[in-house]
Amino acid sequence: MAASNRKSDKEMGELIAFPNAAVTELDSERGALEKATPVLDGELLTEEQYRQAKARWSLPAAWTHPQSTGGRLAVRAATAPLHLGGAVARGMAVTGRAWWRWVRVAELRDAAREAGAATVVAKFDEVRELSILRWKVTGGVTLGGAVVTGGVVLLAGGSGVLVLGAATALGLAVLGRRKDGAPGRRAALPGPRSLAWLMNGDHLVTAFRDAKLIGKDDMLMLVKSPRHDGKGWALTIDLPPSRKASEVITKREALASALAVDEVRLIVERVRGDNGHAGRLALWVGDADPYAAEPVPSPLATAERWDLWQPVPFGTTARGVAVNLPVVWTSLLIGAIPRQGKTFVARLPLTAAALDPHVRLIIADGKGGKDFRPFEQVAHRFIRGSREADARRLILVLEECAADVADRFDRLAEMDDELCPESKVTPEITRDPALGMPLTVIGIDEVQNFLGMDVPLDPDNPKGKKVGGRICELLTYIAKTGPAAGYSLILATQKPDAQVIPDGLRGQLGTRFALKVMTYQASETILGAGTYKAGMDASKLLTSHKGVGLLLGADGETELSAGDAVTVRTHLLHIAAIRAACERGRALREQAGTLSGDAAGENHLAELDPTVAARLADEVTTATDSEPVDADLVDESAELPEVLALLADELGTDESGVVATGDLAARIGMSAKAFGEALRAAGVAAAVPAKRRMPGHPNPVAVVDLDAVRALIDSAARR
Ligand SMILES: Nc1ncnc2c1ncn2[C@@H]1O[C@H](COP(=O)(O)OP(=O)(O)OP(=O)(O)O)[C@@H](O)[C@H]1O
Repeated sequence: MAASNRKSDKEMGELIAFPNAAVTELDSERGALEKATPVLDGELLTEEQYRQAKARWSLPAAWTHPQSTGGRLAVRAATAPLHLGGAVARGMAVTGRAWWRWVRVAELRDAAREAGAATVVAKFDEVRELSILRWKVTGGVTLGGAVVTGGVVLLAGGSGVLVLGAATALGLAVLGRRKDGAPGRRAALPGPRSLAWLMNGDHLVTAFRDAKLIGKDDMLMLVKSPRHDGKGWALTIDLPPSRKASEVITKREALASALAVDEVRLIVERVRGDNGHAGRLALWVGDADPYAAEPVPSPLATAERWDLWQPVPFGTTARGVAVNLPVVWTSLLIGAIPRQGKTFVARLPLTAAALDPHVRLIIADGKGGKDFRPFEQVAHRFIRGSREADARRLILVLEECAADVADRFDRLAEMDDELCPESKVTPEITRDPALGMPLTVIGIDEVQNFLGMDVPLDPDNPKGKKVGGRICELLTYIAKTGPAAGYSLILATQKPDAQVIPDGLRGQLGTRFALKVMTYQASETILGAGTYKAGMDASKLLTSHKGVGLLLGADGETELSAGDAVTVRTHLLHIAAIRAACERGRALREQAGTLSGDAAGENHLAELDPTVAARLADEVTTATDSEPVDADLVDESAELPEVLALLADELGTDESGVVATGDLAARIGMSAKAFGEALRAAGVAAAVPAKRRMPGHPNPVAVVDLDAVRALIDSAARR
């Protein structure tokens, strides 16, 4: 590093303009960059040895080192014949595709389509005429080629044809030579792809430019030089003054593509606080998929007890940084497609709650299996299953809770300022059994089974309020008003859509955790409107990433960031460890005298006192009608569903008819099942018949009608 570039070693590090990072840099302990002296490698020779060595013929070092450009070229030249067949075949495919686009005047069609439906119609005649002309040119060239070949045969015989064939094959092989990355894609960053190499300044600038994150003449400023950090490479950069770090975060996928790494391995974060600014980014690229590693066991498995006022150990980031989940002052929504770890995740904070003897636990397991049974030993109220009787009992339990919330506020208002300075519960208040205001956690798994219950609340009034509707309004009231009174909700669902969880309820659940979902709309339904545009998309998680999800604090009540979700690999906590933790929790409650309700054998739920019921009726309705914290709705018509957007990029203009669902799914990196579901959700009409015999498949397989897909893409483009 040139000494003139050095600015200050007091701050995070010096700023170095890329590209000029040829000299070795070292991070000192304080983070400053210092010049290292060049390291020379050599051996002492006598005069005679030197003369002999010079006289000996040898290849230049650049050609003999296996990593060198020359070395690679030599190896490639030696193995070229082995690759020729494949290259010629690819060349034919590339040429054929290019010709087909040309003869169909694809460039004009595409431009017209981009300009809108009116232009497509206006340009129709022009496209048609040009296409006819190009077919004629094709015919002429084919005829000319045949005449030339005939001439060569007549004049030079078989050897002439051989030369002609070899020249053509060579031309095709050049066209079809495999580029780095996917076949046919321009290699943005030629050369070997070691991560250390990728993080080199020059290549990073190229990648940022290719991903259109900086202008073609812009440079990046290095704040912290690349270093191996945990299981990946990390560095900190400053963008040019005109660029924002948040823009790069939203386009992380484009950057991952330019760097040719899977986006799950690339972490892009803003550097905030005194050491950061709106244009400063910390990049980290994992050596391997960080979420595929063995899950970390939860520390709750061995914790003797827990204080729920402390955030609960929840998981780790890709870089191994611990992530804790706050439970007090907020409520949590967990959403995912089935079998991604929803139940496991929901049980983490509930186990912490079980380990705190001053916490009242209320559990409703809408699935009704054994997943939550360990909590029966400690839960004040425990409901297993989602039959009508279970849902009606849940209503009584929630009414009891809602009445308690209202009563707590009355009592908090009467307390002296020292005990209750802010009209909110404090740790002291919640731990005093005499006050009867323990932290209360209501955990409901498969909440959609309760919320969707379409049975009249009053059997004598079939057109009146439904059981699901009543549960929804009670939950909304508790989520909205309960946190200050010490109530938290933890709701998990595998159907996070607006019909099941209305915006009014979802908006009150300030902490959101989205495991793998199928579409970006589903991701937004959990994380909140606008999160997809801000670069948070749980549909990008892989189904193999069980227990991995995006955690967002949307209510600003906790330390979790509301601006950018953190991807968390949650801790693993098996049912046996949960059972043991609940046994410890029960013993602690018995000691503290806080075992209550169902766990203490007091199952009776009294009907609400009529005066309390009347007051609650008013308050619940007001809370349900008021604006949610996060009131934005997802405008589903605004953007092309993700699966169609992927197909729009993937499908060639010449592709039509039906293709095997599995084959098409593989091309866009989805499983056939998930792809089928996403197509249905996007409204793509099923092919008739739905299964057919297709080339390359011995038995009939599910098929997709590409024309139906294209019709939807085109109609969305016209909107
Ligand atoms: N943190 C984790 N790390 C690794 N694997 C996990 C983790 N959490 C859950 N899993 C695995 O994922 C599987 C599914 O978990 P879980 O039963 O919680 O899913 P679910 O989404 O609740 O499913 P369903 O919708 O069927 O109820 C479990 O068998 C478990 O092995």
